[in-house]
Amino acid sequence: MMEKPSLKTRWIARRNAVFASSRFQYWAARIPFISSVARNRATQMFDHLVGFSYSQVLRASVDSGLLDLLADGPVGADHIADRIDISHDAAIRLLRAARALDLAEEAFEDGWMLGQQGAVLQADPGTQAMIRHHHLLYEDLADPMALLRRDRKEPTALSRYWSYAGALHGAAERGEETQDYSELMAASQRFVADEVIGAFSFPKNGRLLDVGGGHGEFLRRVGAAYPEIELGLFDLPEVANAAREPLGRDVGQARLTCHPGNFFEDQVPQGYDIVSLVRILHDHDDEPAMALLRNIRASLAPGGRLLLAEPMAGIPGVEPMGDAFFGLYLWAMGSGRPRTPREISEMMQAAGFTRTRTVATAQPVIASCIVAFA
Ligand SMILES: C[S@@+](CC[C@H](N)C(=O)[O-])C[C@H]1O[C@@H](n2cnc3c(N)ncnc32)[C@H](O)[C@@H]1O
Repeated sequence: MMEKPSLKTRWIARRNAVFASSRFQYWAARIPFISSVARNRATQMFDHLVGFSYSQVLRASVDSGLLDLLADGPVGADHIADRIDISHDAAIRLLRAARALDLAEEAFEDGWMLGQQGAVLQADPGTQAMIRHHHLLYEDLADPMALLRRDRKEPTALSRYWSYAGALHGAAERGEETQDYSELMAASQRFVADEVIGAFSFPKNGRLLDVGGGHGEFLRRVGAAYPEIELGLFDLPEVANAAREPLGRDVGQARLTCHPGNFFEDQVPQGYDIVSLVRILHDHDDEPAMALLRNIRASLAPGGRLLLAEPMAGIPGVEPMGDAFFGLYLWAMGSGRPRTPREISEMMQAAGFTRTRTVATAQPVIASCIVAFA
């Protein structure tokens, strides 16, 4: 055992011994005030314990079209059973499970409608796309220790998906999943863009280059919020070329430049005031991530800025999203890791940026932001 005793380690060991005692648990559940803390902790542990089952209720609700049926509600269980092709009893079981997660609500006896969470999810194709996509991670996590022991040396369901999508390194074996994957990213981009636009003021007449910008959903939204800003999109040739026409139609061809290229091989285009990097850095291990940051730094003149937005690790209140979700997701994907704002800032400074600033977002579970100054 590692020997570094301190007041803190002694306190943690003592606390853990108390928490593990069944006598303590018995009394904690019965003493006023402490009992509510104990109940919350027990519920939290239970949610961790069975979270995989909750996820599958979400998946069944999305896959079956249940949410769309409830949106037209109130509807009866027989109607639902008929439409989603399961028995009456199975429909009741699913509806009650969905009700427990606030996806469904029984407004009157056998009159089913969307619950509050259900209304949000039904209106959100991005989260629905993520729910469908997660069957790959679910497959990879069936034996988590086997996944960890393989040490990213063998393909996984997620790594195959991402390399066929060509989304990580511009893999040659790009397949038809590229389109599927681009739609997945675009569908979830709306929320990320809203977070960034709500938190950061772009220069009204500036020039913005989105590196790894996919089909341009982020630029579409920034372009709508800032009608004067000039827009550049840098992505792999298949992606940037496919984006040119539809994106130009939406934002105006005259203010758009598409730059096809590979950010590990080609120079990031110069002449922009701001470069954005949205949901890119966490996909890459430290060495390529540093190479990308250096490439961006080299493209910026003094006064230029890099705006980085992605879900990060160690954000107070949403720690599980960073390390328990993205940590395992990116492990299974075979590339990248979630980083804390401090780690990202240190990498930015090592890449030659003079200083960095974190920008608070309203929903860090969706994205956090850091600005680096050239
Ligand atoms: C995770 S997606 C993020 C897309 C977009 N920024 C978003 O948040 O929706 C990664 C993007 O980086 C692009 N990309 C991956 N490797 C690249 C490379 N080597 N050079 C240029 N673009 C690359 C992919 O084509 C894809 O559009």
